[in-house]
Amino acid sequence: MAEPTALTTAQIRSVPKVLLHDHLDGGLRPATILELADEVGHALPADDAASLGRWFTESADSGSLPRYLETFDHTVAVMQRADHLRRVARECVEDLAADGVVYAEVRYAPEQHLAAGLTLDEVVRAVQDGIDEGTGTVAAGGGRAVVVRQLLTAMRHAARSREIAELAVAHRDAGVVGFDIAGAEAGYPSTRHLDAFEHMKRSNAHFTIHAGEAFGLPSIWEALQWCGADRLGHGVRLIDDIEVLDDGEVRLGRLASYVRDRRVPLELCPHSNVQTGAAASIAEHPIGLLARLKFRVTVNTDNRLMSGTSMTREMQALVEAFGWGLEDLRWVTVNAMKSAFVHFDQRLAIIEDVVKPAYAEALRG
Ligand SMILES: O=c1[nH]cnc2c1ncn2[C@H]1C[C@H](O)[C@@H](CO)O1
Ligand SMILES: [Zn+2]
Repeated sequence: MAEPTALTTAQIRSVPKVLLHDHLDGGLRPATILELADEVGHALPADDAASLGRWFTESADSGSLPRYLETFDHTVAVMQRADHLRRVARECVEDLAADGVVYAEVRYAPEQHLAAGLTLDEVVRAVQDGIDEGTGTVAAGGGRAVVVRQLLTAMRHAARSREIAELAVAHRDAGVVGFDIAGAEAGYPSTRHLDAFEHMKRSNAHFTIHAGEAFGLPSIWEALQWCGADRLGHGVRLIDDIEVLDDGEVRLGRLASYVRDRRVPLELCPHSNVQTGAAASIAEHPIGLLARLKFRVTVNTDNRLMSGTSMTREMQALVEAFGWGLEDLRWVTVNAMKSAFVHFDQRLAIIEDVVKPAYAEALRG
């Protein structure tokens, strides 16, 4: 697809990026975790920011999704008070803007933030207050504006998905643009949550489903054909339905064909997939082939803390592994913006007024 380039980290950071799959509880600053844990009396596995950051990336590097997910105990523990949720959300917006992100959908599971007595509505409002504050700080700093929206996640193993879907719809005019399910995939099929998805559809609302990460094609098939997901969280195992023959000919199975024909957006998260064992390495990550085959590929961080990553780092890795250039980065960015859950006119405005002019300028050098 692309001729080899030598894009620098600074160049990649400076171009506009769009992020559809980023967990709020997977992106805290280690220094903030230390401060908040001290306030609430939560014991942490390390006592300085650098060691704590290392602990998260090393523990998440387990090759297993369930073990990867255990690390969230320490972030969720410090996100139980309204002021703490507000701070984490504000810092998230600031960090994304500093990474050159112009539009992001940030997700978390409200049901995991009720331990100190907040209601589900209070959780969503506290996060929104933080997003508004962060957006304001970024605007005041004079940099490029960032638009951040919430996705509300329900945990697959729990039984609150219908309630969370209703919560997402109730807050649709107050910063929430969609719904998701996450958590351990094997053993917890998406079809357990059909009533939640039906509620979203009946409300003309959008949702994505984590599928095809720790479990393969049946999970992707269910997410699309039983649940009606608008996008796939990861979807990386779609590669199991694609055959590359010795002469280079590529054959798509029926599910892979459907996904490509219908332009189903794939929220791919390269470093996270390597950590959970869904891909062996970045160089062997299916994103290279999926992009070549023109699937609706998007690039995402998943959990910036657990993967020690950023949009710039994810893109840099793809530039190095697959020789991607600015045209490829623009392509995944436009793909992501087209697949966003905000209204069409807002998507178009960001593509036309922000993404395209900045890439045109970067391409002129
Ligand atoms: O990559 C993931 N797969 C499945 N679940 C995930 C992933 N990353 C984070 N989560 C879970 C852990 C969080 O506590 C929850 C809500 O953000 O979503
Ligand atoms: Zn995720």
